[in-house]
Amino acid sequence: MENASKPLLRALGGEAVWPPPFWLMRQAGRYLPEYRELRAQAGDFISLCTNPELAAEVTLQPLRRYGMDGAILFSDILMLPWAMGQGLRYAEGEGPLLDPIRDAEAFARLTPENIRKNIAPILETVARVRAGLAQEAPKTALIGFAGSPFTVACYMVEGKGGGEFAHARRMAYADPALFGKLIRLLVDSTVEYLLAQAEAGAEALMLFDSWAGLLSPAQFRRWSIEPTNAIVRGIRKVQPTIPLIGFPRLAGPLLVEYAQRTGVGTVGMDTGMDPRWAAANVPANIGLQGNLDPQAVVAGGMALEAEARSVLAAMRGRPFVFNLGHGIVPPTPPEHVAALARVIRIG
Ligand SMILES: Cc1c2[nH]c(c1CCC(=O)O)Cc1[nH]c(c(CCC(=O)O)c1C)Cc1[nH]c(c(CCC(=O)O)c1C)Cc1[nH]c(c(C)c1CCC(=O)O)C2
Repeated sequence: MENASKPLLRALGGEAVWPPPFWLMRQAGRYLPEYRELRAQAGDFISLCTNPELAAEVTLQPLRRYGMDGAILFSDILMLPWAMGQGLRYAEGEGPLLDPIRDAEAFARLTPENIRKNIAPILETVARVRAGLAQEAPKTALIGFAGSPFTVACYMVEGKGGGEFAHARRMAYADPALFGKLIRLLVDSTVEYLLAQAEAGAEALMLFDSWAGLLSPAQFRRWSIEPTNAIVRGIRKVQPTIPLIGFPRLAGPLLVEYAQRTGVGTVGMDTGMDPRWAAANVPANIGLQGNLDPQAVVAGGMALEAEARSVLAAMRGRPFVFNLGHGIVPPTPPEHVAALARVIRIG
């Protein structure tokens, strides 16, 4: 089986592969000169995400330098709201800006019936990357992804990032009926979107819940754990074995409950999570992924090496995928990523 020769799929399947497989969140992006070049060619970010030829090329760029075990589809979690008709643009230096959804009228203007048509180019990117990997990097597995409903809803309600998503979190308390409708729409459309990615060639699927840690414990159970579990059940009906990774960023000790109750096979640890604590408290049948500080990669040198080694030491003996605790940041020198790859490969 192909599985047997891809270290990332073995680790996500529960095997303590050593040295561990690795990939890095935001591994394709602005820290790479070759990305900046194609990004300029494409014009804006959405045009890049919907251009299968360029998006596939950008997905493969970091692998050529560093030989990661995972390739993550080049797209964005906000392409799903975009595909259901919400106005979206990426302003230079400001991040994403959306037409906020704060009432039933704005919610009713969404057009989920158009998702299939609008995500077609993204699915074509998946197919192209998979074919590209077979040619260039036969041991690298392709990861598809989506945002988790709560995190995507944060952007949909707020209309932008950069703050604490006060409107979204308030709506979850003040109008749980409307917020719940939005979450249910996101659960259903995310199942459809992720299954389509799997069908197009994604070999593992990841859910990014980047803002889950803003929630109170009760709200975390209701708006992060429950919707994630509903997505896992929806996917499992069609894809009973595809590896699933969940990343409830800033969840703290609730990471354990998330690991026990969502049904994902692997959980991502953010930078602040103590990997030794996670190893002791997350059930042994759940894999772990993470969690080197992205700023250590910017710094490089001995500090980078020491931090990477301490993550490795804490994870030895467990099913583990080396990654960062959050995405690579643009000021990262590309040669520091190469140095990190060498440290990981020693194990
Ligand atoms: C919250 C979130 C978003 N997008 C994503 C998340 C979850 C992970 C996280 O917490 O970082 C996920 C994401 N975004 C992107 C990917 C591609 C794959 C990869 O990891 O390499 C993935 C998996 C590309 C991107 N997404 C974005 C870029 C930069 C766009 C550019 O080239 O100008 C890239 C490469 C834009 C984006 N997209 C988003 C923001 C807040 C921003 C602006 C901040 C920034 O510019 O870094 C929303």
